[in-house]
Amino acid sequence: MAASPRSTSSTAESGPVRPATGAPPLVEARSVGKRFGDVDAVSGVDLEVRPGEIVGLLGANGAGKTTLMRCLLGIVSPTSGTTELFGDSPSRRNRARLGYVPQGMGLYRDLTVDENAAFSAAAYGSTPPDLDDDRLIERVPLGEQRRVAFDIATAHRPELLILDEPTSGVSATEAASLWDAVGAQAERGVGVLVTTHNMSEAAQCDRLVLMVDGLVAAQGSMADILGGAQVVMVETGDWQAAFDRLSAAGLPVSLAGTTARVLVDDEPAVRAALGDLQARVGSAAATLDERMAMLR
Ligand SMILES: Nc1ncnc2c1ncn2[C@@H]1O[C@H](COP(=O)(O)OP(=O)(O)OP(=O)(O)O)[C@@H](O)[C@H]1O
Repeated sequence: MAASPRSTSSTAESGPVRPATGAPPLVEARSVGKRFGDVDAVSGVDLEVRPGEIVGLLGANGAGKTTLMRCLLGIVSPTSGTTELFGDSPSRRNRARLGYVPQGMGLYRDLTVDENAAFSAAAYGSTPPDLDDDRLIERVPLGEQRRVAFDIATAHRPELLILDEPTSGVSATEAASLWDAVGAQAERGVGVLVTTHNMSEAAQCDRLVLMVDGLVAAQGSMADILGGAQVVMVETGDWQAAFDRLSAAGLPVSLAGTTARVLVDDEPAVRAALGDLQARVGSAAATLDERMAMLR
């Protein structure tokens, strides 16, 4: 899939300039916190999405992304802070101006594609999309289900889209096609908040927000998120011994093939842990997953 950043401007011929940075936010969180028992799922998060921008919400499993989305939607009440949808408290009325695709897609498995579309259109008081598909959802492959969920969520022409891992479990081709559709929505001026674990998808967002343990740990462009972070790479014929020695020294290490990648920007510490083991040691730019792990 292409990993090029999306265009953020366009000419008079090609439509409105996006993202519309001067426009008021479609959705906004101010110091939002959500606690479940003794778990702070979300802590003091500020976030906003404006018309025409694609904001990527990143973070490891359990970082608080879904909980934050549910707070923004008004599905759960924040324990602290405030949220606004279209400049007002989240309500049934202003939720009709957005499209939401939860991780589980929210489709009825025992209804057909067309029946799901009709059900959703009735809820929004809009015309059902012409999907012309009488297969039961449970018979539709996951990749197609995700596309159906997206098409249904956009059928009433929402101004804001909230997509929770829209490409989880789908093929690279299906994911690319879905991202084309997301891009087309943004070109029309729709604001998009989307979670992803995929680096090339993150690269297609206009702005990224990285959550770690309920907090916003970094935000901005991919370069801002990566922050120039470096890891140490270790190449050796005896990768098992290298792995054992690095682990024994308490260094966070993972294997990429037979190359060990140590998630610290500290070559001397790595050389010390390897001791007399013959190895080539050097630095490399951290990947997004490594950066997330380093921020934990
Ligand atoms: N209803 C709930 N009751 C109790 N704890 C919850 C509830 N919902 C979420 N949590 C906890 O809040 C934290 C954040 O979960 P959340 O699902 O928001 O993370 P996430 O970043 O969306 O993860 P994933 O990428 O796996 O979807 C986790 O520790 C989770 O166990």
